[in-house]
Amino acid sequence: MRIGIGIDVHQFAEGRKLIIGGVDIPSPVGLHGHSDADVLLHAISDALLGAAALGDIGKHFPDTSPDYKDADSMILLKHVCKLLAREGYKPVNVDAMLLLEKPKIAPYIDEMRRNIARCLGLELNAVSVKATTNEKLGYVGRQEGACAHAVCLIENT
Ligand SMILES: Nc1ccn([C@@H]2O[C@H](COP(=O)(O)O)[C@@H](O)[C@H]2O)c(=O)n1
Ligand SMILES: C[C@@]1(CO)OP(=O)(O)OP(=O)(O)OC[C@H]1O
Repeated sequence: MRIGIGIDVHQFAEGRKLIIGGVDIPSPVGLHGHSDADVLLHAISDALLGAAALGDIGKHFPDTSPDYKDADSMILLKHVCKLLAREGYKPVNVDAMLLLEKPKIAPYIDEMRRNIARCLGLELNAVSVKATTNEKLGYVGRQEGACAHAVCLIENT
């Protein structure tokens, strides 16, 4: 068994969709990024890569490459799983935390968990997604951006 941690931050921007955990959430603003800026999936991708000591998502999906412009982060996460499989690893469980002032994402959490579980080949009860506001403090509290932290366990296939 090996453990990995991932953290990601994206800035809010007008004219962008708010996609978190593969769910398109109704919102007047979205997250800015080279890809679809799915902050949650990026943190999970980094945690999985970290557990296998395979570097980070910027190494595998450079934000200078047109290949990843507006990329669907679910596809990037799937690719991360393939990289792990090549090294003889598979995910065991995921726990993730979103720091997001608005909107409330509680109604979308189960859909996010289902998306992630399907992508990683896990049972639903092996995928946890939680959220907190930042109590109006800092960049999250000022609604300038969103942050996600993830921890993943992997094991040999
Ligand atoms: N963007 C968010 C933030 C929080 N939640 C849910 O609300 C609960 C209370 O949040 P506090 O920051 O006041 O502790 C939290 O435990 C989440 O269940 C949410 O859905 N979306
Ligand atoms: C996913 C990638 C690649 O499109 O771009 P972004 O969407 O900007 O995301 P980030 O978490 O800043 O870094 C990883 C990138 O290389």
